[in-house]
Amino acid sequence: MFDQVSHFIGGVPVAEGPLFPVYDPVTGTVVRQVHEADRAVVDRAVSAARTALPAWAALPVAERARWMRRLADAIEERFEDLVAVEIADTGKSISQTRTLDIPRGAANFRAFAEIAAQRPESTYHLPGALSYTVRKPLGVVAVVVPWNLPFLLMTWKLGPALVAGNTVVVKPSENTPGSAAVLAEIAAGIGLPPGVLNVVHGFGGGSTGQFLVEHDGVDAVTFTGESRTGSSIMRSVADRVKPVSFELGGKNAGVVFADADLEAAVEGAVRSVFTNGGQVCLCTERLYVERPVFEEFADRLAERAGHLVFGRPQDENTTMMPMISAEHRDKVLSYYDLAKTEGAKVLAGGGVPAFGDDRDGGYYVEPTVLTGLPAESRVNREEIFGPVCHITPFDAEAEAVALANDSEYGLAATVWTTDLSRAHRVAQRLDAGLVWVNTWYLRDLRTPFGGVKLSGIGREGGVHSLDFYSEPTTITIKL
Ligand SMILES: NC(=O)c1ccc[n+]([C@@H]2O[C@H](COP(=O)([O-])OP(=O)(O)OC[C@H]3O[C@@H](n4cnc5c(N)ncnc54)[C@H](O)[C@@H]3O)[C@@H](O)[C@H]2O)c1
Ligand SMILES: O=C/C=C/C=C(\O)C(=O)O
Repeated sequence: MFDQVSHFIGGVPVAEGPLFPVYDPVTGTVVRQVHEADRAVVDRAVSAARTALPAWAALPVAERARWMRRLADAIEERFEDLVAVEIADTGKSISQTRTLDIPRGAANFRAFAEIAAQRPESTYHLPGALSYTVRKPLGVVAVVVPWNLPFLLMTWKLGPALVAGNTVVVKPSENTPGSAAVLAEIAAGIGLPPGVLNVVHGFGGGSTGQFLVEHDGVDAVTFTGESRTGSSIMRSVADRVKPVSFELGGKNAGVVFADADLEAAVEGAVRSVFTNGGQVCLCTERLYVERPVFEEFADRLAERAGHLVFGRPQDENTTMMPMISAEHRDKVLSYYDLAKTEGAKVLAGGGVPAFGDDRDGGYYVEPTVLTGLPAESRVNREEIFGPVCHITPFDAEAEAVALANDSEYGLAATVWTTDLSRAHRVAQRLDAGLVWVNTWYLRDLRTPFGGVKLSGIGREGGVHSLDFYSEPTTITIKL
C-alpha cells in the first residue's frame, strides 16, 4: 500500500512535487516515497479549502456531525489498512496500534460529533434586553501534526475543526505520511464534499509546513510538535495575528510517595516512561521518589525495563519499538552519553540492542533508567522524547513539588500516593495542564487537554476544542 504517496486536494490525489523517502524504523529500509508540496501545491490546497468553506459552514451542525460519524464508521471498515500503514511508518507494536492509535481515530470523530451536536446554546437576559451568541467557524485551518501518534493526533484536531464548520489543510509529519493518505482515501470513498479535507505532504521549515502556516488564505493554525517549532510558527503567523492552538513539548514529572501502592507505581511508571518507546508528549522523563522506597522502586523499575520485549511490530508480545528516525535515535543516544559523562548511575539500558538480524539497521535504543544527576543536568531539563527516565529521591512533600515544578515545561504529571488529601493537594500544586493520580494517560475526551509554559497555548478537548475552532458573536437586542 502506497509505494508513492500523493497529496489530496479538492477530493482527488495530486501526484506533484519531488519525491522523498520514508524509512521503516525497524530495519532502516525505504518503505515508501512521498511527493513534497511546494508553494504552488500548498496554494491549490488552500484554495480548494476556501472554495469548499461556504457550503460546509452553512450545513447544520447535525449534518456535519453525521459526516463525522460516517468517517468514524469508514475508519473502522479500513481498520486493518490503517494498522498496517501506521506500523510501516512508525515501527510501533501491533498491540498498541490496534488498541490505541487507530481506535482513537474513530473515537475522536465520534466524540466531537456528539459534543458538537449536544452543545447547548446560551442566552443572557438583562432588564429590557436579550443577549445571545452565535458561533461561526474560523475558516480555513492549517493542521500540522507530528510523527509519534500520527493518526490519533491528526484526527484529534480534524474532528472538532470539521464539525465546527471549518475546512482544513493537513500537513502530516514527513516521517509518517501513510495514515493521512488512507484517511484521504476514506474521505473520498464516503463522498466527503471535495475541498473540506485536503492533505499536503512535505517537510517543515522552508518547506510545506512553513508555506502552509504562512499562507494568507489560512485563517488559523492548530499545531502539535516541538516547542521550538511552535515558536517558529508563531513568528510565521504573527503579522496576521492568526489564532493558534499549540500542543508542544514536555519534560513530565512523576512523584511517588512512600505510602503509594508500590507495585502500581512501578507498573504505572513502566507505562508512562516506555509506552510508544517513550515517544509520547505525556511520557514521564523525571521521577521523584520518597527516600524510604527509593531503592526498591528504582530496582523494580530497572528490572522491568530490562524485560521489555524487542519483538517485531507484528509480534503480539512486543513492548519496545524503535525511534522514528536515525536522527531521533542519535538525539536520544546523545543524552545517554551525556548522562554517563556527567556521572549518572545507569540502572538499566544506556545503549543500543544487538539483534543479529535486519533490525540492526533500524533505530532501536535500550530502555534506560538513570539516577545520580543533579536537577540542573540537561538530562533533567531538556525533552529527550525516548524510553528513558531519571529518578531522584526526595524527603518532603514540598521538596517534591518544587522539584517537579522546576521545569520550563508544564504538560503532564503523575502522582502516586494512597493519601487522598495529599493526592488532591499535590495535584493542585503542580504546574502542569494534566495531572494523573495513581494512573497515567486515562483520557476523557471531554476534558481540557494541553500544557502551560513551553508546553503549549490553549486547550483542546470537549467544548474547549469547539471554542478554539469557532468565533462567537454576541448579539444583544433591546426588547
Ligand atoms: N503536547 C502534545 O500533545 C504533543 C503531542 C505529540 C508530540 N508532541 C511533541 O512533538 C515533538 C515530536 O514531534 P516532531 O518531531 O514531529 O515535532 P516537530 O516540531 O519537529 O514537527 C511537527 C510537525 O511540524 C512540522 N514543522 C516543523 N517545522 C515547521 C515550521 N517551521 N513550520 C511549519 N511546520 C513545521 C513538521 O514537518 C511536522 O509535521 C515532541 O517535542 C513532542 O513533545 C507534543
Ligand atoms: O504525544 C502526545 C499525546 C497526545 C495525546 C492526545 O492528544 C490525546 O490523547 O488526545
